[in-house]
Amino acid sequence: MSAQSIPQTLLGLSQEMDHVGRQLLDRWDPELARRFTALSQCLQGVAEQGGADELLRANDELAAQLRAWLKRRRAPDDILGLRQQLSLVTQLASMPAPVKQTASAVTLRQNHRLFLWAGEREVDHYLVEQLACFGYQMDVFRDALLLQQALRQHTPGALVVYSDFMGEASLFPPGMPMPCPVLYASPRRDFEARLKAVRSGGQGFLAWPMQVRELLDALVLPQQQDRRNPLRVLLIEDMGSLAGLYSAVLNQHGILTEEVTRPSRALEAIERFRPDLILMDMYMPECDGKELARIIRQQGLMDGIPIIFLSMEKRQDIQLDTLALGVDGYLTKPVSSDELVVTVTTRARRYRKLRSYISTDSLTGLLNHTHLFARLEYEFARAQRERVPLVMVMLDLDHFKRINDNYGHQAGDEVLVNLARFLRERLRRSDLIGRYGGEEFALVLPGMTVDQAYRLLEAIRGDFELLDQQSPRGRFRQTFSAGLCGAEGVTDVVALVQRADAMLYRAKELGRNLVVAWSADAGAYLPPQP
Ligand SMILES: Nc1nc2c(ncn2[C@@H]2O[C@H](COP(=O)(O)OP(=O)(O)OP(=O)(O)O)[C@@H](O)[C@H]2O)c(=O)[nH]1
Repeated sequence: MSAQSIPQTLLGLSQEMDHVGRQLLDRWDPELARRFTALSQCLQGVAEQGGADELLRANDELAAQLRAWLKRRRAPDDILGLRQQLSLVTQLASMPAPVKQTASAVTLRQNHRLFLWAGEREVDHYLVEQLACFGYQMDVFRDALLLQQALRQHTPGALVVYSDFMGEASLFPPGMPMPCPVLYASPRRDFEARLKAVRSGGQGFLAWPMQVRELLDALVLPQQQDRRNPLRVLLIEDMGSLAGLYSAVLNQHGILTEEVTRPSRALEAIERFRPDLILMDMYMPECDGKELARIIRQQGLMDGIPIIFLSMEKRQDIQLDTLALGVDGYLTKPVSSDELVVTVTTRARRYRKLRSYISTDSLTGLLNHTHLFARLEYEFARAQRERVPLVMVMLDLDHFKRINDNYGHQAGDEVLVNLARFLRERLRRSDLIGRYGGEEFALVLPGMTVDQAYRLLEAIRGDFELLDQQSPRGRFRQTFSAGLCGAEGVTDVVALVQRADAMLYRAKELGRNLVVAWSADAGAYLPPQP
């Protein structure tokens, strides 16, 4: 048997076992049990060739249970146990062992290099410069062979392809794998051009000439958002090995998981882990999935969080009954890796998006005042408990009123969006960034000392100052001032915010475009020396 056909054979055998096994669970019949045992022995042989150790162990256990029941010549008393073991075996046989995360996938996460196919078109230097301010390097290509070669040697964060969709020759030889997302940029905006872009595998469509803001927005594809802030899935499955298998598959696709094997632990895990989706076994010994789903919905825990059931149950009436409980979907075991990942990712992303409308500011996409404060309380308490540093920053645009007056309110809005994006690019995932109100922003930097935060804010301030802001009435530059305060020795968040705010006020008094830090030693503001 060729190495490639082993997974297919395992899959075929497991489907047959699943079919016979279900009949056995409905009606105990020694003849069927013998057929089932023969299939299981066959599976054992194939799994040995394929080196599928976990499957071998699970199948061995299943075969032992069956032999014992066949000896006793009566139906097994532990139907749930048999169901679970069968479910584990068929699941293991239909999911290839997950591959470890490769180094190249990790590199892609921080990838700020972009390739642009511009053909004969002029590319505005200004675009390249402004992208550099946001930390992106753009390589422009005009020769198709050079582009193909570069794509074989490097993995950019994205490839932007200029096209007018007028039947130009394909840039790439047929079948050439594309290592990164492709975005199209075109002077056309019509339906036909958009359709051609979609059919060519484009993940985004931009106007040509490109605007910095539009391009930056398009670069944050759902996959990239997931990499910045991975989706979180809570697995409630009483069979630890099965939960481990689903976890490994999801982790391989960059999804964070937490496993709970006892339903009674589920509520605490939801509160703590804040998942974007719950994947739950239908049959569990303590309480079944339907009961647990009811408890979660009744408690209003994370309202509307998607719950997906995993079960061997194929009967449509039972599935419909379950969906009527407000459960969002049903995956029938054994589930393939692709089905699991696609189902989980699409639903979790949609839930996250809806939730973000509630917790974020609509203009900048940053945390709104209420949610920033709630998260600050949590981070402050954690920092005190674990005795780790934390810094609070208040940040305000300088003379912003003049921008509105001179360039218009819309240009002012653009500045707010640019600053939000700038902060997001430069801060860590664990930092909180919020719009405190109007032109004032607040940052919470857990684990950072005042000195570190000061140096970081100084660097951001210096770079933001150099960024050209665009408006129909011309280009201009904008600065900000910031005040910061460390949590050490501070009793509560109100005092922390007040001190950071007082430092911001000092920065304004001292002439603006400045960062001023609270120093506990001096009992007053004192910017640490870089
Ligand atoms: N475009 C725009 N402007 C806003 C928004 N929220 C607040 N502002 C404006 O921000 C300006 C804040 O003005 P001031 O509080 O006088 O402060 P400033 O002009 O920034 O001066 P300093 O803070 O003292 O440097 C006001 O003109 C507000 O209208 C917004 O969402 N969009």
